[in-house]
Amino acid sequence: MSEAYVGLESVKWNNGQVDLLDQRLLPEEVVYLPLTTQKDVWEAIRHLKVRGAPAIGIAAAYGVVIASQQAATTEEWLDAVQQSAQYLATSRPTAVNLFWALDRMKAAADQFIAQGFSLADCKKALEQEAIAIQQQDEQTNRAIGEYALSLFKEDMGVLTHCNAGGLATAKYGTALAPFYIAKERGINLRVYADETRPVLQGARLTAFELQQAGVDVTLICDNMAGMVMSKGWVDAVIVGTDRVAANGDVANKIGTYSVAVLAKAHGIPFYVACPLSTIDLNTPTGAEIPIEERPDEEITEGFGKRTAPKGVKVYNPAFDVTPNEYVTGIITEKGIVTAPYEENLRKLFEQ
Ligand SMILES: CSC[C@H]1O[C@H](OP(=O)(O)O)[C@H](O)[C@@H]1O
Repeated sequence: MSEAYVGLESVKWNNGQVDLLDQRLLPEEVVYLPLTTQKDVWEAIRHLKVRGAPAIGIAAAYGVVIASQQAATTEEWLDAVQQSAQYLATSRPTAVNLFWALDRMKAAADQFIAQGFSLADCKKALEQEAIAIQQQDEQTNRAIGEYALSLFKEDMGVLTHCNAGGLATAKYGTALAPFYIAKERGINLRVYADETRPVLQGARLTAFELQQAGVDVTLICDNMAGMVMSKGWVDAVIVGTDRVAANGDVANKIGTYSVAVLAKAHGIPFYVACPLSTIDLNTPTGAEIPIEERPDEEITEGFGKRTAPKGVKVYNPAFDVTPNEYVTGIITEKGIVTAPYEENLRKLFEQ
């Protein structure tokens, strides 16, 4: 069967600029915005025009290319790379792929200079580095999908939270990748997608992606996950993540922790799907993961109208941390990691 993934490309490199799918407008409108400055990229990440850990890293990598392509000397070029990486790193704090991609771009630039590249060759090579980050993410996600699919069987019900699909990555996604591969192989899975308040990535993006691919998807409100599990409709949970700490604690979209606790209460396996670029061995535990807090209006005016009294106090953390004891396995492009996570995650990087 042909590829099941028919989704839209979230980040397109177009001859020195990024054509970016504005995910705030989905599923009603498909609009690509031209990003021609590092500021355009910063704002696109900050305001969730592009979102999802790998997609954020890819966009930021191209932002460094854009910011440095006008340099007149190699010294100016290297300075522009370093300055833009520092600037773009301030766009959002939680997804480690942002920092992973920026660090990779800076290291590549240092290497090109050390190898004596001409200015033109430096610029070309850095562009190729950003393109490689995007292309490698696509291959990585396919591998994650294969490992994840090995955990699922015909007619299983699988619940997911937020959007860890093609729109959050270069293609296929992480948590959603197995659903596309299952579809290609004629394996029927029933997906339950949490709408994922307040920004509704599940309703607007996951349901949209999976429906487009002909995957059996049922949209539920976040507060319905427990009931759906109690009915025996869910055989497994799979989610993406923005940062896995060295001990296996998982930062992901707000509401993930609640889903993990419910899954444990119902004896349902809880899987986290991510590339190695989302595993941060430099962050010891989930307690050290910075949790982004976002504007009140995402909650009080998220549906285009005021849904709360003016001036009411609001708390709007965009992520929560699921302690490793709730995580059945972490599915990566190198295989499925289980506890003890501290030891087994480190081994992953030694392979
Ligand atoms: C494959 S990473 C997807 C990850 O990113 C989402 O957060 P946001 O939409 O705020 O960027 C969410 O945590 C997803 O699990």
